[in-house]
Amino acid sequence: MSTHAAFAQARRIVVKAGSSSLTTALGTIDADRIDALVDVLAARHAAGAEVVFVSSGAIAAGLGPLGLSRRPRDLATQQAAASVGQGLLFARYTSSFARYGTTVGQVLLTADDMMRRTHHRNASRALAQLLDLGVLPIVNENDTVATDEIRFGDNDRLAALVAHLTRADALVLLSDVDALYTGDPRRPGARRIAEVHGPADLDGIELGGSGRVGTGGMVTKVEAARIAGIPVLLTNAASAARALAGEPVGTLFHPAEGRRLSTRHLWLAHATTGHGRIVLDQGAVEAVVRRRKSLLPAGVTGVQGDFAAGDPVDLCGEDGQVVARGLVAYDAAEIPGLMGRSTRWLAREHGPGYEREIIHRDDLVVLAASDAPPAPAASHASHAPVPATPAPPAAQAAPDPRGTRDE
Ligand SMILES: Nc1ncnc2c1ncn2[C@@H]1O[C@H](COP(=O)(O)OP(=O)(O)O)[C@@H](O)[C@H]1O
Ligand SMILES: N[C@@H](CCC(=O)OP(=O)(O)O)C(=O)O
Repeated sequence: MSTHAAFAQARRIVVKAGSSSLTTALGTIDADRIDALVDVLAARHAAGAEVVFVSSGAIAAGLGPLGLSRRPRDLATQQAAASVGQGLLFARYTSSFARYGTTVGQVLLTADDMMRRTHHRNASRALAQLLDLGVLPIVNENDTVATDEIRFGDNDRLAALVAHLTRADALVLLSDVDALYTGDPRRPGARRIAEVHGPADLDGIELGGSGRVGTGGMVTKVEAARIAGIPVLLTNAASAARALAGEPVGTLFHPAEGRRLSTRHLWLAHATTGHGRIVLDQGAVEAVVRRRKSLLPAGVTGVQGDFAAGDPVDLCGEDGQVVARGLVAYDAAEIPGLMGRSTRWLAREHGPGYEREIIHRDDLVVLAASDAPPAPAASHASHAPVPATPAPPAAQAAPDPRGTRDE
């Protein structure tokens, strides 16, 4: 059982601050609050801990300089604001940390960096090297090149994946609220929740709306705590020093017991959306969900959407219930020609390049009912309904080494 002491003892700690804690209502950098936060992070770094700082605020800090009064809705203006704001933000961090002689390094990540094996290794290596060199990495999403289709959007889940990527011992999420409450604390009657042990502790809690410049509100913070697999503390920036000293502030999320998924599988389950759907017959649902096998062409009965090889896609039964998500090995247009065929037949007819899975088990994650997107209203009307497969307790990846086939 973790306690607040975990945050005082962590040798490697990820601290994330939201836009609202770093910028003013005018869309400019809040230099005083940044300095106060840097005081805390630099002290922990000077005490010998490895600190990774995930900083939001690029878009919010670009609003004022661009004469914008509120966060833009369109992607192009968000990208422009982030481009202006990120530069100003990092310049401010560099000079603020320089007061303590702490060298900082900027790391801008895309969702792709978490997914693609080579990018992932690359990001992991860069962060490890920065930490080895005594640098304090400051991470944000690369908002200037992120697109709506493939982006985190909020930095809470990004922070959880960075904690995974760096094998951190603890994660602190700093927001403009001092804790998770039973409902939005801007409304009367909301009570602080001191500890969350599991999903049951969140029953009946309203996780709604974000603040003026933040995104995701409490939903993404709770999601981040679920992804991280280490003790997570949610509090406000003003309580950062007390949080890192192990004092009982904020809300402490205990990690779930059991095996942690790999970063890629966590990313697949929690940070992607399917670019399309592949419909499985009942045998294939069983093979993928229960026996953790690769998805072979023989078990596919339908395909929806326009995706390319390498994209994340949702796998559903013939009732439309999404049961898993995976990185598909074929373009959507190729799949109708493969459906229902054995890989042996395909290899004989089309060549050895076709003797492969639609989705390899290493690239598959089984989704719990709470992770799965709802079925579209008129989905698969031409197919006879089959009984829904009971959802497993949580997102789970295939446990066995690469190679086993289900044919
Ligand atoms: N149950 C809740 N407990 C605490 N805060 C909540 C809750 N529901 C909604 N909120 C709102 O979530 C906001 C924080 O989310 P967000 O603006 O995304 O923060 P950040 O920019 O720090 O990531 C708070 O300002 C608060 O009003
Ligand atoms: N990467 C974005 C973060 C978006 C955002 O608002 O995140 P958060 O304030 O953490 O909810 C930025 O720097 O503006």
